[in-house]
Amino acid sequence: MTTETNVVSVKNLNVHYGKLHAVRGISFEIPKGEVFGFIGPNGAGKSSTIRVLATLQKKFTGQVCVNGIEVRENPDRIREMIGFMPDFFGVYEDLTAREYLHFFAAAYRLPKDRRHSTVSDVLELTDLTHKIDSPVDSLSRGMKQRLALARVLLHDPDLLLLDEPASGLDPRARIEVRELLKAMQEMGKTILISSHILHELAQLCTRIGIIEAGQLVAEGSLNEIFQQLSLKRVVHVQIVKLSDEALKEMEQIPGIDSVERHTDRVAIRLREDELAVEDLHSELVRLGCKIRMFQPEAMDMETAFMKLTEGVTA
Ligand SMILES: Nc1ncnc2c1ncn2[C@@H]1O[C@H](COP(=O)(O)OP(=O)(O)OP(=O)(O)O)[C@@H](O)[C@H]1O
Repeated sequence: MTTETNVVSVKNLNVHYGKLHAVRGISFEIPKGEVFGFIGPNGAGKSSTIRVLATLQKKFTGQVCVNGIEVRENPDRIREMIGFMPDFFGVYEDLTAREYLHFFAAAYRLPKDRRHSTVSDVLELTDLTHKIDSPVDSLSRGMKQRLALARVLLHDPDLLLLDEPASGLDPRARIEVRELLKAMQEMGKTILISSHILHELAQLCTRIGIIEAGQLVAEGSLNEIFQQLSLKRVVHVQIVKLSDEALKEMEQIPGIDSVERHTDRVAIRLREDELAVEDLHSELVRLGCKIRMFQPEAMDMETAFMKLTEGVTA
């Protein structure tokens, strides 16, 4: 992938807070138009990384570029290209939605004659047109979140940096935010979105990076991550009258990592890139095993995440 097609390029990023090494050599790239999900437990270093990209974290080492421009070299230019939504944000509760957006449109230096139509457009996109004259204070949490998303779209940035945009929302509001993010993706925006809840992002993201204690422990498309993780797939099998010889032969099958004998079953650990689950079944039949139960361990994304991160934080 060449640098020009990558909207985000992060190489060997390190962030220290005093003695705390919060981000430890993270590298990743986000090609144009992709939705990159940054997933990790609390304190893993997601916000710190996002704040570097948003030009707000001045102390860091490594190379961090947006559209080929180094964050450190030209933060003003970077700010024109990004829309940043922090995990905690104030919404100036005394203002109406209209006043709030006009305030930011002015801050982004949008020409006066374009502000009215731009504010109408972002309100329509976020389905808040009917709330234009409501005080921000009176909006539900989901609406406030949508208003914050409307705000980051005002200056039509290439890259959206969204830190936990769905946190604290009820399921319905989460779905609304997800739909909105899909619409933003269709508009061609490149999106970096963080969450500590994996399934929240799984349906939306084209790529995922799993961060644990300041390090990226897995990165790729959902399929790639599945493949990486399914290397550790365990299949539980009950075999009628399993002999020691059959057990030994089983251990020799290429692609089987280990076989653990339990009182009622064996747990076979597979390298799935070498031996598919269905082929394991055929191999066992070939060995003459009479199979009473054959149960591959479910590997949903949540399990995958838990296996990868094991709940470790910085
Ligand atoms: N300004 C700061 N000063 C000192 N320590 C900080 C600061 N900001 C973050 N940290 C610490 O750095 C580590 C990483 O924090 P960060 O906010 O980047 O993680 P996170 O993955 O975004 O977590 P969360 O989901 O809780 O926001 C944590 O241990 C946190 O306490």
